[in-house]
Amino acid sequence: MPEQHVVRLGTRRSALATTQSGWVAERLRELGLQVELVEITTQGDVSAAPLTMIGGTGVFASAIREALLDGRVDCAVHSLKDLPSAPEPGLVIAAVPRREDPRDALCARDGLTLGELPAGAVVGTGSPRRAAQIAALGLGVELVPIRGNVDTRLQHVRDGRCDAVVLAMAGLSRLGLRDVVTEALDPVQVLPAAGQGALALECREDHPLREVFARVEDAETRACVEAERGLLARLEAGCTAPVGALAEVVESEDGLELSLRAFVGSADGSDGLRRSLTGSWTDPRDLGHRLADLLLEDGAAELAGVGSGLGSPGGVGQTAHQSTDHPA
Ligand SMILES: NCc1[nH]cc(CCC(=O)O)c1CC(=O)O
Repeated sequence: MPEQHVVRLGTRRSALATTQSGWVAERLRELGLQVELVEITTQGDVSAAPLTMIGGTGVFASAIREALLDGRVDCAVHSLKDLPSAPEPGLVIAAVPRREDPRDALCARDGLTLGELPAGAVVGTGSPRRAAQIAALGLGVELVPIRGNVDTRLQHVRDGRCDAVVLAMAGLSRLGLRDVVTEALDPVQVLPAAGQGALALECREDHPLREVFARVEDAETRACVEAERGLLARLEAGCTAPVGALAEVVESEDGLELSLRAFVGSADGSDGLRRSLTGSWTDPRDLGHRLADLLLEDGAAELAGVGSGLGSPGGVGQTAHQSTDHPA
């Protein structure tokens, strides 16, 4: 192993970020490294302005990437779904650890499930992807935009402003909050964001410990998120285009294969398109590209509307692709 110093692992300050980073730090300690967490404040953490005003969800990743590039930290943990899918020059995702539950979770008052919510019930979510898919179920619930970290969003249910909120199962699990979940949403109804539930361990490409970091890799998770992010990149999804994607390893006659499902919604949630495809898991990005092409052939770009960046080569003023969920 290269020279031993204390590995500085950069993390955002939120409860979710420090929990996720702490979990990866433990995995690295199991490999014999000494690890300390270094907190990094990002613009997204200090500003209450809508994310679209301060540069989109990428603002959370960019402060951390700066710290990696200028050597303040050795590695950093991101929620994969908040990480732009365009690679950052000089940096690599050294490892994608084993994924948590990728599904979305309904957290409703009185233990209610989605189907049990009365017509007119208020469901809070800041994610156009979640809103579009729930609207498509035709339940007659009212979707309202909310923002903030996990606890702030759960507070909306506790104080009665919302009958329910939708959050990622993975975040709640990691924070030990699984008991607030009243229903794990079936991906048949609500597909999660690309990369949801998975983490990325990023470092400089020339970091001497890169190969050690790589040992927390889970090959199956990497293949799945590559397919999901390949789809996102090909769709040229802009900040507001609702896209859901989930890849899973499935058994077939020819051995293990990847199954990829995707959803693209119109910006106003009035319409949506769902397709799926199965392919070899040796080329997951290609599977993502092929499913994106299928969606585009069937009108995904028209659905999302002009100006979303969908379908136009290079997108519209959008070079990096990221989930339409708001980082917590
Ligand atoms: N949107 C922000 C965000 N980024 C990652 C997670 C949860 C953990 C994960 O999906 O990996 C969350 C919270 C949420 O969507 O409820």
